[in-house]
Amino acid sequence: MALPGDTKYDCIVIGAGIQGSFTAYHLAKLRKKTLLLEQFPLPHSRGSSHGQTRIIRRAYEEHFYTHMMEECYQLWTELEKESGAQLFRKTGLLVLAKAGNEEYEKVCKNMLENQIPWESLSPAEMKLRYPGLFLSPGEVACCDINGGVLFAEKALRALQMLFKQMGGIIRDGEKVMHIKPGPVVTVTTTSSIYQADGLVITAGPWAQKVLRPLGLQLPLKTLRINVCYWREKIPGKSGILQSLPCFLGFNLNGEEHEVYGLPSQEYPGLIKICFHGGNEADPEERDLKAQNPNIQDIEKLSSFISRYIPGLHPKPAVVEQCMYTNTPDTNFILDHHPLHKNIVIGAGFSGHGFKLSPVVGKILSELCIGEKQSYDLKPFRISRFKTPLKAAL
Ligand SMILES: Cc1cc2nc3c(=O)[nH]c(=O)nc-3n(C[C@H](O)[C@H](O)[C@H](O)COP(=O)(O)OP(=O)(O)OC[C@H]3O[C@@H](n4cnc5c(N)ncnc54)[C@H](O)[C@@H]3O)c2cc1C
Ligand SMILES: O=C(O)[C@@H]1CCCCN1
Repeated sequence: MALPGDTKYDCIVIGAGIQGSFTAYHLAKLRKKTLLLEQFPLPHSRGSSHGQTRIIRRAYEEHFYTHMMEECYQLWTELEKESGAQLFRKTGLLVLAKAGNEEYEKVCKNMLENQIPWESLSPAEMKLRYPGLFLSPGEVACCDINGGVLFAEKALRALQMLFKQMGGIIRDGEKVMHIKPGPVVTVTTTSSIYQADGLVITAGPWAQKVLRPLGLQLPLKTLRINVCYWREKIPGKSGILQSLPCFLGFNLNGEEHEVYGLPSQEYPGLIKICFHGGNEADPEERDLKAQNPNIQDIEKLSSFISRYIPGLHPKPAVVEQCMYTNTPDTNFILDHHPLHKNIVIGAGFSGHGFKLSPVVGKILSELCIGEKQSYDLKPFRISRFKTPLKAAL
């Protein structure tokens, strides 16, 4: 095992998911000598950033996310140019809801106030554009015109490639076992010891496990998400495969949780439609059957599909898994460790962090090197929770 002092970095980033990879990329751009550590050999599918697709949208209830998305779109385009890879496909993002739904109203108001290109769609327009999708009377739809799909796996690969080209070092298959805080932080992995002036922890669903020994108990819940893909009953019959864009449904079919979908991409002929929620699970044990599942997500999806998209077979053809790490208010955590200012935390991305990762990475890199913040971080501070520090401290 290498001894401390052998390798000293400006910054170390723990976790090569999308948030850690974007942070490392920004740090390398700022000419910081940066090490990105990942416990699994890359690429892997055990965290939250794997799979081919994610939704990108400005349609948010909160102004601050819509505002952050302006720069995110620019940075995604920049990444496409630098890597030469197509990472975005514009499809529009349909928002569907029961009329009068509070979230829906807020999303529309936000798009209107921020002059985001969007349109409200009448039942007749919906029928014409999206045959195969059946809304009931009293249900409404609007479209965030520039919403669409991000090619997730390709984005991760592009970032890690560019990071290495800029001189960044990635050590995968190395799990961080111990962190010793101090003016210079010492990080011990399963095979080496490293030191740095600053540390960024972006450990996804493992955040609690990494932060607990540092005396920090954040109110995070890790959920196992079933990622479901659905087949048409009669191939080509419903028209849904050709026409369905990304969509987000609030409060449809009596559901308080959202249902969302993306056009066919990963598997020819299959459409991804999922439930924005799941049962609590430890990331190490996510493949074990949930003991007492309190959300019957797949049953709820089957019922949604039978009612709204009856051209699809109501049993999923493929089911995969992914993890959410939720905060109580579903806003991210982007902050310094309360006691160790050179340790920075990015966590709790609550199932909506991918599209925002270009700006999340920028914010975390600024926090790490003590640069002036580009964004107001009030919604993301640890101090919004009551008892983040363990009594032992
Ligand atoms: C099913 C699903 C659908 C989603 N849909 C969308 C969407 O449409 N749009 C959107 O914007 N977002 C979406 N999200 C959310 C988005 O994908 C996540 O917010 C984002 O991927 C979180 O990235 P991360 O880097 O924080 O976590 P991860 O990708 O989990 O990365 C954390 C990394 O840290 C590593 N690590 C942990 N502990 C250690 C250790 N001790 N040593 C070394 N390495 C360690 C892990 O192995 C992992 O690779 C979705 C998420 C899921 C699961
Ligand atoms: O971040 C998003 O846009 C989606 C919304 C639906 C649930 C999964 N994440």
